[in-house]
Amino acid sequence: KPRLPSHLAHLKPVPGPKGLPFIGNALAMPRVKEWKVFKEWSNLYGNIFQVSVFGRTIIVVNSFDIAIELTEKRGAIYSSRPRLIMAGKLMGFNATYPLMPYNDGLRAARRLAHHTLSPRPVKSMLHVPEEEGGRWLRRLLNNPKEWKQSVAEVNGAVTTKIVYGYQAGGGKDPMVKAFEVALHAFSLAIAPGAHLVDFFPSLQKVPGWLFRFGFRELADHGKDALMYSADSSWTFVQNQIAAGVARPSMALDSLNLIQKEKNQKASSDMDEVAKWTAAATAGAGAHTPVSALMFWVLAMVAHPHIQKKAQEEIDHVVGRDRLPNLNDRQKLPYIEAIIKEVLRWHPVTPCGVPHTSTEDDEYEGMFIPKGTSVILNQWAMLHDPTYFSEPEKFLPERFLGDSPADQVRAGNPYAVAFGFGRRICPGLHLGSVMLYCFISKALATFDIKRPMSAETGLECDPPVDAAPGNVSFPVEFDCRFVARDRKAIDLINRDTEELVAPEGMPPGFELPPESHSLAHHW
Ligand code: HEM
Repeated sequence: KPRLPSHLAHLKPVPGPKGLPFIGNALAMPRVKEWKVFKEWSNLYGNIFQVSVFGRTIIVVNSFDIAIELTEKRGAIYSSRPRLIMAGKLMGFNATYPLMPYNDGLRAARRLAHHTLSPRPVKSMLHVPEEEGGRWLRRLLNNPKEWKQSVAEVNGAVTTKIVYGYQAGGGKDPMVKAFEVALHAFSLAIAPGAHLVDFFPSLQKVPGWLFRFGFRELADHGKDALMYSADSSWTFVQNQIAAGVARPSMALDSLNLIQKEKNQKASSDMDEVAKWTAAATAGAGAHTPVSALMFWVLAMVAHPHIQKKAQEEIDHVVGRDRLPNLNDRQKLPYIEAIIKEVLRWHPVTPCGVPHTSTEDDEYEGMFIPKGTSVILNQWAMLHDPTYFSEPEKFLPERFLGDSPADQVRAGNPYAVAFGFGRRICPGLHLGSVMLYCFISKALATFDIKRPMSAETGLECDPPVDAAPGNVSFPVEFDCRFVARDRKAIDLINRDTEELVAPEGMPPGFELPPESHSLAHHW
């Protein structure tokens, strides 16, 4: 029980489940579908409740209004991050801004990111998702069985081009792969409750041989993978600049901005900030839209009539003689409604990315101590029946008609799914454009069909469910991307960029092996 400072002594603690001495609610904490369990707990304790795990206070927020009150209106207090030992300190992800506390380092990094990714400057980069979206169609046509791999690759191709000016190729592109490996290690490191060292930092000092299934092997691997992705991509840009062939990119924008401001402010460390800002942006941007796209594919397979309606809209507005592009976006409300519904139906980060408070605070007579982690349950907010009737159903129509759900801010998935306040996703605009480009182009040219059962040889339903993970993906499912007709095939072959060989990484860097074998806990 936290000891209250005298001027806050009148406050009540935030309600929540009773815990055991020392471990608190550790045993009761859900390991799968936390978002659903937390929503159920909110029926008992309210839309803001508190749990404690090994002495650490965690607040779970299940309503949009409270999320805005804390993270936006009180943004000066609720914009930090929890300190992570395993992913942050031992693997080195503390150098990346998504994990940074609310400090000057974070502000410097976000400033560089906004310099390229804000709605206005990013406009000059939006040909990239258009072109890579076209190349993706070619990949789907040539190799439909590898549709899953190609979704990850097209996202990696867009972000590495925008961040580093790097041209990825299909197949196992080395730069795209580098970020994939680093992110995989990161996701293993942050799995809830996976590493005791996050709760007992003194375990860092225990010799490795005492822990047979120690965390050090994974930590070392994660560090190697992170350093490899950040260093090799940064060296790529440096080499391109030195050779006078660097393409426009966020890395180049950042270096130019730093150069311009060097005379005004002493900023000798700024090149290092630019390197890590680039790596964090490429990593975060390559991963999150993949989740949304996988849920979109699942929604299309599970709801063929919605898919058909979307194709009819595209055929009617764009016709069959060209691919949809960004100029058509305003005229395709059903596609837009599908994107919103994908972000709502199963948000990319159902439990958000935790914020941390940096001062003691009071909320409606309750005490929230400094250092509290705040879980923003986006899934609960986006399944709030006040704004979304039949929230479990995939219904793009809820965003159309005379009183669309998003006529109020709490009913707009864009106001929730990209996070909150001063930590809101800096890639929001680009991410939304990526989803539009890929979704509209794929629907214009492909039918996404149910998989064939190996046993019966007949079409079967995919499982509609989510796997565990902070960035959420559907459970394993399959489908078939089948070109709609000859016209679609001709259109792809005529109107999309040719596939290219990967540009390749600078010599002298060796990609660490993948980390699947290291997924043990503790
Ligand atoms: C469908 C697409 C995307 C979704 C749903 C999404 C969602 C999110 C969310 C929920 C957060 C946490 C915000 C918070 O703490 O409240 C976040 C942070 C972040 N996102 Fe995205 N994102 C997407 C695309 C992108 C893209 C394309 C990029 C980069 C090009 C990107 C880069 C980042 C970074 C760097 C952060 C950390 C910001 C910080 O901690 O200050 N994201 N995103």
